[in-house]
Amino acid sequence: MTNELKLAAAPISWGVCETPGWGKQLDPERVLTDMKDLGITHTEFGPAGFLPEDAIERAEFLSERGMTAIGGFYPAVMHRDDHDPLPALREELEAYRAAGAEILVLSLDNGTSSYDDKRELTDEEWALTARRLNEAHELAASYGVRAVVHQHVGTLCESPVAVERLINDTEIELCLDTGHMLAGGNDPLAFVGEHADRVGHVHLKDVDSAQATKVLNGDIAYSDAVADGMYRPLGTGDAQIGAIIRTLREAGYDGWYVMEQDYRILDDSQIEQAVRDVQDSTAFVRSI
Ligand SMILES: O=C1C[C@@H](O)[C@H](O)[C@@H](O)C1=O
Repeated sequence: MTNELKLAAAPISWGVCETPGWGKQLDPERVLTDMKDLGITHTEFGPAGFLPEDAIERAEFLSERGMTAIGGFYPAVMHRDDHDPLPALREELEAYRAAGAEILVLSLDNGTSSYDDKRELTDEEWALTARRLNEAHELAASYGVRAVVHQHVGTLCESPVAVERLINDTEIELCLDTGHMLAGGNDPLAFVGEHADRVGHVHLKDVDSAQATKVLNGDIAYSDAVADGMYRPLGTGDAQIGAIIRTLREAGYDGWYVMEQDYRILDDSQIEQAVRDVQDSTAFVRSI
């Protein structure tokens, strides 16, 4: 196991999030420069509006700054029979093709633009979602893109029940987000021990499990817990990042590891701390 780990970054560590009203959104110039300063040359796109919308312009914007896109996070409403997510997905995949991006990270959007609500899909909604996920998987493959599902707090794939259904009833791989797995009540290390073959992409995120338990129990809203620092620099929380990386590598996973410490920057004084945290996380991963 001497091959180098493929390390990338994502704008969420700089507070750039798809949720309206999340907090201060640092501009792409700052975010991409910081990534480059950390020796990172690959990034996820970040939410709509962060980079130029036009696919060609977006790809040029990145390459002029010495960066390459590996793909991005794409929330999609898949469970409603009055809404077909596939036409918009097709457009997104065209942009991926133009940018040479290889990974489409789907999340199961609940339609509320917030991660503070929790619910399971009904059996009927799940049957429709599972069918559409398999279609999305095939559609993406026809563009040369690997579609993966991101289990995520406050989406319709959060809990152990939802993750199990995804594994059993679909063909699609997962974006294993170590922090969201733990925060959603799953055991990320046990998961990779059992299902490393279903991991198609990895988001490395560490989490304070005491804070995460409060979110799970409904004692604090997810967005408030993130603002309170529920996500920690890699290696300083409870997600067992080192053991997870080692297990994945032993199982032959050779895809991307994207560093993500979800940040809500509510005050300018927090910006430099966010940047220091990414520096610490990068150093931690490189030490493994
Ligand atoms: O992969 C991700 C993308 C983010 O924008 C999202 O909010 C975050 O939680 C995440 O894990």
